[in-house]
Amino acid sequence: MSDIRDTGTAPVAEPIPDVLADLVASSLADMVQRQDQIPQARVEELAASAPRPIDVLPAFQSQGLSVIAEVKRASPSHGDLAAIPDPASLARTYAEGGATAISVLTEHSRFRGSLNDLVAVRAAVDIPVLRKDFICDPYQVWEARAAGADLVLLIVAALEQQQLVDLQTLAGELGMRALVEVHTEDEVARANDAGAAIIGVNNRNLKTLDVDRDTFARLAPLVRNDAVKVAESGLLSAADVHNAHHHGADVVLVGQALVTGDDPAQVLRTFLED
Ligand SMILES: O=P(O)(O)OC[C@@H](O)[C@@H](O)c1c[nH]c2ccccc12
Repeated sequence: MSDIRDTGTAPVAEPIPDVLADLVASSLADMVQRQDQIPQARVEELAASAPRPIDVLPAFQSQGLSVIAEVKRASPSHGDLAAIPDPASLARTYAEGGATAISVLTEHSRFRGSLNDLVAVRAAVDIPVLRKDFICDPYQVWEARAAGADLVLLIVAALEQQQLVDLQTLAGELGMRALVEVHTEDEVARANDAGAAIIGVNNRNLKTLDVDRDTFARLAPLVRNDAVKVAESGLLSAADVHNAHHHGADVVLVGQALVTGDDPAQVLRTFLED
């Protein structure tokens, strides 16, 4: 008996799937559809009449840990997390539990969010609201402001350096702040160079979706001194949150642990206890 297998054809290398690239593409495709309905001039009018932006920076810079609590129905890594039929009511619960700001995922294809969720949350609470999406076009920054956002997420891995700088400048011109997200040393350097005031270290690699909870502790010392440091993703317990704080996080961004818990306000309180 021979155990020689058929090696007649060399294995074809599978392209490494890049989830981030897919998410950016689908976010942009959705944007183009909305742009058809609401042209640039109209979104600018809507932005001008939106609720005035709230500056999140003073609260993030104050003593102690701040939490950004996320409205998240689903994710590419975990599928469905929670139905969240009433994002406004969840946002009120977060605010009562002591959240400093609320993140609303507005991406539809994998996160099941929408700009309507953001509008509803903005109307329900008086704390800052973050538009969490795959933003790479100025139009998305305008629509964030038109929907009432105070902050936008800018993911360094999804942007050229000039785009990052330009989108951050536009957010500032519209009275918003940018949460500039990084996952590698090079990306920290780019966020620092862009002069980002709020830098989030994502423990999750958005290209592969792998989580490494040590990423924040490893990269935090490289973040410019005057920036607010945000630890993002994979923080499931109070111990995880306290550990991030111990390693220098001024802010933690938490989704899954809150939306899947029975009592999000209570979970938040345990995160905020010393
Ligand atoms: O649900 P978690 O593991 O607590 O993670 C929240 C948040 O960090 C995560 O949703 C996130 C961080 N950066 C992103 C960029 C895009 C989409 C989602 C994210």
